[in-house]
Amino acid sequence: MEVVIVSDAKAGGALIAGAMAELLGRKPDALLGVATGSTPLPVYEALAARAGSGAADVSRARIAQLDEYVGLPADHPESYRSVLRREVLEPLGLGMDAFIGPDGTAEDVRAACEAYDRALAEAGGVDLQLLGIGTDGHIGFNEPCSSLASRTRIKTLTEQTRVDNARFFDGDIEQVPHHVITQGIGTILEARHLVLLATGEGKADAVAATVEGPVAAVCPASALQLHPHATVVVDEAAASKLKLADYFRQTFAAKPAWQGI
Ligand SMILES: N[C@@H]1[C@@H](O)[C@H](O)[C@@H](COP(=O)(O)O)O[C@@H]1O
Repeated sequence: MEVVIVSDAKAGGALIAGAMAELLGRKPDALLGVATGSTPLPVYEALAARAGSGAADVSRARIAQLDEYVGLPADHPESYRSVLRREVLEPLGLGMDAFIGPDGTAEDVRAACEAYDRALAEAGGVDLQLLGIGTDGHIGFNEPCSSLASRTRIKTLTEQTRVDNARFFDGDIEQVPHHVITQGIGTILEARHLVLLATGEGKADAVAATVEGPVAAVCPASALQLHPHATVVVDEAAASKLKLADYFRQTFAAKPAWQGI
């Protein structure tokens, strides 16, 4: 696992957008797995800026969703499908034909989950999966004690995650669904490159457990330790509880630029 400590969220966004642009240069129709939440926004802004200036060609990029609320109408402004359309697809000039995601409105949720795992495989698999992290160490919506081998399935949110996400629902936790569909940890681990971005002091404990703790289902993000190409990008605040922070800084500073992340 590579840990890159950046000065702030904007620098993290620029670094990851650069990796996405480089990937799209090599593979124009790369499948980018994207996450919701506040943290990834600087990545999407930086990628859209690169596309706008002609520094990246995103015209054939494909976008895959990580997780979704169960039961919210697809056109609800806070369904993750709507969020991704607003924050990723439209700024990149991509239509819904470039998008795959699970159906959070399906009556048969289990079939919808299986269909999404199949769709990911049929699309050739995710080339680069961008991840955020919950304060409890969740990735996607894989809450603590999720199976590290899990596939896309329904999960129940913890109270903490519903409290954290209430800000997207007028601060009203009652409006935050209890159930979600999320790519499983086993599904996420099939992406060719995992990039986790975490910013702010509130993520420092989760980042320390992810990077320096044991691989343990109680911290789902620690599963990244099992992946051959995982990059954790953190700002100084999110890195503040890493014992090996200086080592990570020195390693990245000495890395040849051509290697990228
Ligand atoms: N399902 C999403 C996760 O994919 C995201 O990583 C997390 C953190 O969000 P934020 O980046 O806003 O802290 O929020 C939600 O739970």
